[in-house]
Amino acid sequence: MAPAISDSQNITDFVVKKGNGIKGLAESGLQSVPKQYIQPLEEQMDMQNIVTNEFIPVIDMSIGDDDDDHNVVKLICDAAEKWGFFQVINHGVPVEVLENVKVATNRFFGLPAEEKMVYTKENSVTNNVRYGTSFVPEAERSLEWKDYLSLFYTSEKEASAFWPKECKEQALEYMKRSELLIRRILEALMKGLNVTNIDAQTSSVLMGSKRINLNYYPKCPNPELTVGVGRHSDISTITVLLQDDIGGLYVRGIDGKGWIHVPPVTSSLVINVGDALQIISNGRYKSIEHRVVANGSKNRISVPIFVNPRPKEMIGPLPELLAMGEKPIYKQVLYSDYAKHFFNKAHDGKKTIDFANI
Ligand SMILES: COc1cc(/C=C/C(=O)SCCNC(=O)CCNC(=O)[C@H](O)C(C)(C)COP(=O)(O)OP(=O)(O)OC[C@H]2O[C@@H](n3cnc4c(N)ncnc43)[C@H](O)[C@@H]2OP(=O)(O)O)ccc1O
Ligand SMILES: O=C(O)CCC(=O)C(=O)O
Ligand SMILES: [Fe+2]
Repeated sequence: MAPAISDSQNITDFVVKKGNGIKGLAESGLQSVPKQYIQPLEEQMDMQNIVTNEFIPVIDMSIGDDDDDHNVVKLICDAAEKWGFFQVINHGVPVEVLENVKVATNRFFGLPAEEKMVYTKENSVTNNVRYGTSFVPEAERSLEWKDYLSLFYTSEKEASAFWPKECKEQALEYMKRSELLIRRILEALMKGLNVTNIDAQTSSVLMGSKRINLNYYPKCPNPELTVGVGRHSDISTITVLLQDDIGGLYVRGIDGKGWIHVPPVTSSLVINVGDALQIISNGRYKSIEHRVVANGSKNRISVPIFVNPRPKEMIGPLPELLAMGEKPIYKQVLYSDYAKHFFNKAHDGKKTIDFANI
């Protein structure tokens, strides 16, 4: 049932506490964005700042590693250094796996509020499964127009027992079928740093844990006033993002000023560098600020897989880079401390990485 939307406290209760999410509010016949969703002017997307003559690279993963002109390793490393973002096609993850996880995402968010409520931070039987809205509502000046389900992978057994049945199989299959691609991209990125021996320790730092998020952005009556996701960089090593065909993801341009759209490309996956890889590579690969705008006419979904260091791992510039004479620009930090720092504040662009500054 629709809340009395003139009452600010009622809206927060309805969306955040009662588990309706922003989806529930958007579907209640709302005519305008409530004031807690109105972003300060400087955070609203200024259409003048959209860059239309620069493009995030699209890399065809089916081309070889040997040909000098079409060397996939070089294309990946160049994109990670220059843009921090690229899309991949012919990546080996079957289209039906991607389609199934999109269907499962819609199925989960289509559940009644009471059924989603059991997965909120307050109610979930495990920290590894969390349904929520916005990013950190307690810490944010303005809320984001987004609901999410966040699933931290520890084991098949744990996922089987605790992940919601509406999406568990499809999310697991998407994770499993992306493993080769993830490995290939990380190996390429290490090759670009002249690190060719990826031992158990390096592997644990590069891909020792994974989190999959299902994001739901309902259509919004005044999209220009709010945001789907505010400016942030991911804290992963790399993120593999599946987006649907709506669009709305923008990436900071290389001059640090404008915003570049990441257009939906059929059957592609978006790959971006996260803070952990920027730190590990001693600043060579860039975790780039990005944001998602709200949409006035369509609902949108996206499904990122965050590939992370194992939480108990210390992260810092790779010893191999220091042995080659590089001066470290980041200190060693415990990755779970880094993640807690990120999750305890509102999105603030690229500021999270200051936590690892020397
Ligand atoms: C949701 O909207 C988002 C998300 C993102 C995400 C971008 C990424 O790059 S996610 C990759 C994250 N990396 C990991 O998950 C690494 C491994 N995980 C860990 O080390 C731990 O899971 C932990 C994150 C440190 C949590 O540790 P734990 O000891 O279990 O402690 P908790 O009490 O559960 O959490 C601590 C603190 O963080 C908040 N939090 C935890 N998980 C989430 C989550 N999935 N979403 C939001 N917030 C989370 C939690 O509320 C706690 O805060 P307190 O206030 O209670 O202290 C990008 C953009 C988005 O919009
Ligand atoms: O929805 C998207 O396209 C991106 C979402 C995002 O940046 C995130 O979940 O970290
Ligand atoms: Fe992100």
